[in-house]
Amino acid sequence: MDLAMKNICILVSGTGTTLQAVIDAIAGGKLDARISEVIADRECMAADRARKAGVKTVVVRRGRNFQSDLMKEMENSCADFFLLAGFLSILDAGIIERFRNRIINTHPSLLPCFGGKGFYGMRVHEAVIESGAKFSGCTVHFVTEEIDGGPIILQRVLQVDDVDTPETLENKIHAIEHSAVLQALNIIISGNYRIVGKRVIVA
Ligand SMILES: Nc1nc2c(c(=O)[nH]1)N[C@@H](CN(C=O)c1ccc(C(=O)N[C@@H](CCC(=O)O)C(=O)O)cc1)CN2
Ligand SMILES: NCC(=O)N[C@@H]1O[C@H](COP(=O)([O-])[O-])[C@@H](O)[C@H]1O
Repeated sequence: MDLAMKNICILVSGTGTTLQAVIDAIAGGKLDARISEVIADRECMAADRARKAGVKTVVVRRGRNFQSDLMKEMENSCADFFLLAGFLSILDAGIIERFRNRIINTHPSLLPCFGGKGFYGMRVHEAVIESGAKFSGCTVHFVTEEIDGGPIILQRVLQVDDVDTPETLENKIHAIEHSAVLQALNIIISGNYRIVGKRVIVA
């Protein structure tokens, strides 16, 4: 049994509230891990939050060599696991294969609904409201070549009220998503799970 503290590398693109929740959980003794590095695909508030917290922060800009540059930086992070926290770049098959079953993502809907290319951030909540769906939520899943199609670790569900707007729905989902991410991180850090096809069986 590996008792060494796990290193997590967090990949970001946006405001960084999920990253902040992980930083705060570690500081509060609620997550037995360390953030070895934050990698951003652009300058963003999340990168600023990481720097403020004293976490090594690297911006890997999108361009001709983005995927190879990102692969090298992920290797350099010496991370056991990777969390995509509002990360908006699609990872290519080379990265997925190199870090198979070590990358997780949080998505702000009940996958497989309202996921895939083009479904990110407020676009997800706009689609949910437009659809008339009565429930939404968040999903934490392993990352595979299929965008938002990887094995689901856990989901949280909430009711979509008639008065909800995409903005109010985003706020409601953010409120439950951060604890969902922390629960999922605790599961993968513990190692007490197995992946069977597209199912994650938690011991
Ligand atoms: N190989 C994978 N890469 C990524 C996955 C995945 O499951 N497999 N998850 C996404 C995260 N994500 C939803 O959870 C997601 C992020 C971004 C997009 C998207 O359409 N992006 C736009 C660009 C947006 C921008 O840069 O402003 C695009 O690629 O055209 C869809 C889903 C992370 N990577
Ligand atoms: N498809 C990817 C996607 O939409 N991810 C979503 O971006 C937000 C990031 O917020 P944050 O930057 O404040 O953590 C989160 O709600 C996350 O589910």
